[in-house]
Amino acid sequence: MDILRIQGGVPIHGETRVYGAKNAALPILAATVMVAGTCVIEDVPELEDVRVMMQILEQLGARVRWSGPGAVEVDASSIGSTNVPADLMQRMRSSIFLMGPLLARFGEVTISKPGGCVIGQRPIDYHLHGMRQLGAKIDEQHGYIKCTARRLHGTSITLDFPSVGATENLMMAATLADGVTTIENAAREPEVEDLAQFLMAAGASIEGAGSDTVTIRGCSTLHGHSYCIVPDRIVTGTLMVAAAATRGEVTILGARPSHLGAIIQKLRDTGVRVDVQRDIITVKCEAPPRAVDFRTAPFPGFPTDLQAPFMALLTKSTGTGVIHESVFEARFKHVDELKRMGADVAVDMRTAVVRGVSSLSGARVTASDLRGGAALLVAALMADGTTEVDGVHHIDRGYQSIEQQLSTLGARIERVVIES
Ligand SMILES: CC(=O)N[C@H]1[C@@H](OP(=O)(O)OP(=O)(O)OC[C@H]2O[C@@H](n3ccc(=O)[nH]c3=O)[C@H](O)[C@@H]2O)O[C@H](CO)[C@@H](O)[C@@H]1O
Ligand SMILES: C=C(OP(=O)(O)O)C(=O)O
Repeated sequence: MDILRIQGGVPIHGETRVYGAKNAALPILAATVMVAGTCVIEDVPELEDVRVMMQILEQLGARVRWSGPGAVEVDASSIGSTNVPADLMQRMRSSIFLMGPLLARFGEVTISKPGGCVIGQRPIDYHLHGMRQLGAKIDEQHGYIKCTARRLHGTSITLDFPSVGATENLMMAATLADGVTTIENAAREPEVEDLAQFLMAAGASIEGAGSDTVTIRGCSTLHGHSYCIVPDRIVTGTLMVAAAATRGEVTILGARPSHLGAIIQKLRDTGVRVDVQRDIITVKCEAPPRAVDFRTAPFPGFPTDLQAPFMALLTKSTGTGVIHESVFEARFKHVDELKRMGADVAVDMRTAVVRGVSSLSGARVTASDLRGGAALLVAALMADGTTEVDGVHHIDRGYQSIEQQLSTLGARIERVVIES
C-alpha cells in the first residue's frame, strides 16, 4: 500500500509540462478496436486506468504495447472475443467505452456494470437507450448486458443530459453504422472533439463534435494511423490551483488554455494572477485568495473534475464561497477529510459553503476518489506540518507520478510504500 507524505507550507515554483488527457486517451484506445490496421497513440499518460484499458484490449485478443515513452501501439485485427472481462470492467468506468466499438465491429458485445469513482449513481441508461435507437437488442441477465445487432443503422438521438461518455460511445458506434446519425444535446467537452479527430483521421465522417449537435455519416472501414492526445485540462487545472494554494509561481507548458476558460476566470476572480501565452500558462499568487462562488456545469462551464481541488484552495481564502455541484449527486466525499485538516465546510445536498480559515493542519487523511484525492494533496501543500494521504491508488488513476511532478516544483512530497 502506498501513501503520499507531504510537508506543507512550501510555495511551489518553476516550470512543468502537462501530458495527454486520460479522458481522451481512454475512449481513443477503445476506438482502436474498430480500426483495420495499426494505430500509434502518442502522449498517452502512464496511468492505472490506461494500463487497465490496455489489459482489456489484450484480453480481447488485440496486440497492444508501449512502443516508446507515452506511445501506445494497438493492432486490433486479432481480436477474437467480444466479452469484456467483468473483473476489469469493475476497475474503471471507462471500460464502458468498449461497448460501442465492439458492437459496431462484431455485431455483439457482452459487458457488465462498470466501476470507477463513486461520485454518484452513474447509470448507463443513456448509453443503452442510444444503442437501442441505433438498432441494438439488449438483454440484461445476472449482471451481464449482452448487446447484439446484425447491423447498426443511423438514427436521431437526443440525450437527456449532455453526457460525455454516452456522446462518445454513441459516436463510436455510429461511425460504422449504415446511414447518418445525429446526436442532439451532445457533450461539448474537448475530449469528445479529440475522439472525433482521432476517428476522422482514421477515415470517419463526423461533423460538429465539440458543439451540441454531432452528425456522423457511417462508413464501412477505418484505417490505422498515428494520433497525439490533447493535453489534460484537469491535470493543468489541478497544477494551477496547487500553485495558487501554496502562493507560488508555476509555469505550465504544453497546455491548451482555450479548454480552461472557466478555471482561468475563477482563479482571476480570487485575485490570483494567470498569464496565458499560446500553450503556456503561468499562475502566480502572492496574497491569500478571495473567496468566490461557483457551480459546476458541462463544458464550457466549470468542470466538475476540478470542483474538489478548487474547494481545497477556498478553504484558506478570505471570506465565504458557495459551491454548487450540478453534475454528480455525491461528489463531496473529500469534505470530511478537509475538515479533519481544519477546514470549515458545510454541505447541504449538492451545495457546499466554504468559510476560509487562516490555517490548515497536517493530518492522516484518506482519498476516496480521484479528484477528491487531488484536493487532499492541494490542502496538504497548504497545511502546517505533515499530512499523510491514504487511498493513493485513486490519485494514480488520473495523475502520472504526481509526487515527482510536484517535487520538481519544490514541493516536499514523497511516496512511502507501507508493507502490509
Ligand atoms: C472518462 C471520462 O471522460 N470521465 C469523465 C466523464 O465521465 P462520464 O462520461 O461518466 O460522465 P457523464 O457526462 O456521462 O455524466 C454526467 C451526468 O449524467 C449522468 N448519466 C450519465 C450517463 C447515463 O447513461 N446516465 C446518466 O444519468 C451521470 O450520472 C452524471 O450525473 O465526464 C464527467 C463529467 O464531465 C467527468 O467527471 C469524468 O471525469
Ligand atoms: C471521474 C473521473 O473519472 P472516471 O469517469 O473515469 O471515473 C475523473 O477523471 O475525475
